[in-house]
Amino acid sequence: MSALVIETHGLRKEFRSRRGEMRVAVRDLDLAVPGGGVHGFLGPNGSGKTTTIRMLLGLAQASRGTMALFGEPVPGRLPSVMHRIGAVVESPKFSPMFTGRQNLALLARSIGQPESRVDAALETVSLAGREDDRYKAYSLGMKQRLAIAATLLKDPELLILDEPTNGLDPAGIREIRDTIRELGERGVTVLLSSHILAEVQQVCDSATIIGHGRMLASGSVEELIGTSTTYRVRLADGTAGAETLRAVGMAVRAEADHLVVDTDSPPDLITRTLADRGLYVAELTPVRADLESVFLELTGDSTLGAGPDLGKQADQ
Ligand SMILES: Nc1ncnc2c1ncn2[C@@H]1O[C@H](COP(=O)(O)OP(=O)(O)OP(=O)(O)O)[C@@H](O)[C@H]1O
Repeated sequence: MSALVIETHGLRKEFRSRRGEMRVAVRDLDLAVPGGGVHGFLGPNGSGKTTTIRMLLGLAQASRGTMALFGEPVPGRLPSVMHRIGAVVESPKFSPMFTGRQNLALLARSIGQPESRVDAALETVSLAGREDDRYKAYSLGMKQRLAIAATLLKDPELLILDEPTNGLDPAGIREIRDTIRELGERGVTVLLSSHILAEVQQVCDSATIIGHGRMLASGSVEELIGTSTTYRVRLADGTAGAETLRAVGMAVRAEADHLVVDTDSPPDLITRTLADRGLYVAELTPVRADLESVFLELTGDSTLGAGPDLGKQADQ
């Protein structure tokens, strides 16, 4: 059996528009997701992530190519592996008048899982304490966490989450990311689709980047995006500041009125190192790499999505 949990070869999906034009949503995609940890499926809106996931789960038919989950060819052998997979692709239907716990208990019964799993699932997604509130009173983030809890009832080895933080406020986003990270640490293989570079950077061990339905790069997050952070640092004596930071191994570039510092160290090391020399920081701002710049580096093209010209693109 393959060590890869998800594998696609030459996967392709074409849609025909109402005007009869052919649109290629996924083109010749070779996806390889190893077992264990969180794998980011990173691409801008319209790049083909949802379509790929829907094909893997048997919700859409591939136009061409092959797919395997746990080494079993799908969709043919999907029934034999489905019990090992949890997925949140669309918002699941919960009853608004029932509590979170009642909704999960009902679901557990309907899929033949013991009700004893409900408490553990609620605990994992940090809903313990709010489980007896009605679903309709839940925030969007809590609803999303209940959706993840629902997939955990069958104790899946593979969890597929399609943009799970979409539409959430910062607190909700943090809670979902913590939950995903924890699941990855427990040994669940998580495929996390996202269009947010920082999310993949924070949560994932490895990632595949797609654009225009095609794979652009795949590997560890460190290889793909890097883990160092860039800071913009402003202080009165920039020259002395640059020398001091370079002396402790930080990469420093001097701009007109500030320094650009690249480091794996936490930002307080920058302030402490400078203050030890009597140099005081007036501004310290993290500058995040964004998806656009990574795309630009990978493709020389910053038009990220499928774009209106998708159907007309040369199909190399
Ligand atoms: N049923 C459909 N019929 C026609 N075109 C479709 C259909 N589903 C998806 N597409 C097109 O395929 C392309 C890829 O869409 P997909 O939803 O897979 O992208 P995505 O990366 O998941 O983006 P998003 O995050 O916006 O959902 C888009 O151009 C989309 O308009």
